[in-house]
Amino acid sequence: MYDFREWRHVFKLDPAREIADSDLEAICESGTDAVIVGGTDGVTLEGVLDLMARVRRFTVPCVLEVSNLESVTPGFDLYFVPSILNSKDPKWINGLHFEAVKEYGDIMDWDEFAMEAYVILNEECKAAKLTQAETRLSEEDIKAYAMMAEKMFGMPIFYLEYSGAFGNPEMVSAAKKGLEKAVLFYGGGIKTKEQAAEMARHADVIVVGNSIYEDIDKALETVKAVKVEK
Ligand SMILES: CC(C)=CCC/C(C)=C/CC/C(C)=C/CC/C(C)=C/CC/C(C)=C/CC/C(C)=C/CC/C(C)=C/COP(=O)(O)OP(=O)(O)O
Ligand SMILES: O=P(O)(O)OC[C@@H](O)CO
Ligand SMILES: [Mg+2]
Repeated sequence: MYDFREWRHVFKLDPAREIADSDLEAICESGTDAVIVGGTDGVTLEGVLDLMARVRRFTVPCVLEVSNLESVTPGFDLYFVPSILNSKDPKWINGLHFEAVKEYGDIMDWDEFAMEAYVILNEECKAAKLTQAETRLSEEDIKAYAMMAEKMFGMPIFYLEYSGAFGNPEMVSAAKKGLEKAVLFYGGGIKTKEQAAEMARHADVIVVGNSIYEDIDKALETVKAVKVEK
């Protein structure tokens, strides 16, 4: 099985957005540790299957970050499932998950499955609005969420999400202070190799998404900024 504990850099492709074959090939062969397929809205089974089939032509690990039940399909190497810890609606913390396990629980390969303790901090992003996230949090709050995720809930991934905006490195550092074994993912607004290097000083794994669709050459530079040539 692929071990996300060894990862430093991942790209996130949005099933609701178009990407040319040439760009997709560059992303998959960039040296990134994995390609995550995920998004907030407009995520359909058709879109997920299209991306999965195209990414599967390359050797890079391919992960589905589940955003709705309708677009879940076999065929991915790993399945990451967000639980939005700072959501005001239990549906996004464990409600949808309960329904999903009732439907899929007996057929899931739990070895391919990892929960992501999400804390969303950009109040302007779609995911914060969709999940009614409480984004006014202190560094102490973030550290407590991280400790709770790992120590109380045993979650293997803690994901600090600024989706669409470059976040506060101090918040990333605060999350890291609350973790011992869980892997800290940071995603949000990384568009340059300098921003990638900065967040990689605090997070275990950095996630680059939107800049793929805005300036792919700069997005590709973020890989070398954190991945030491082997
Ligand atoms: C045989 C078979 C089908 C195998 C698979 C079995 C399997 C793994 C089933 C799933 C079981 C399960 C427990 C599913 C969970 C159910 C579920 C729907 C949970 C809800 C997940 C959740 C909280 C989603 C809401 C938040 C969200 C959408 C987060 C996505 C990450 C994110 C913030 C993306 C950013 O979006 P983006 O599109 O980049 O933003 P812009 O478009 O604005 O740029
Ligand atoms: O799209 P960006 O802002 O790069 O964020 C990446 C990822 O955290 C989105 O879920
Ligand atoms: Mg999207």
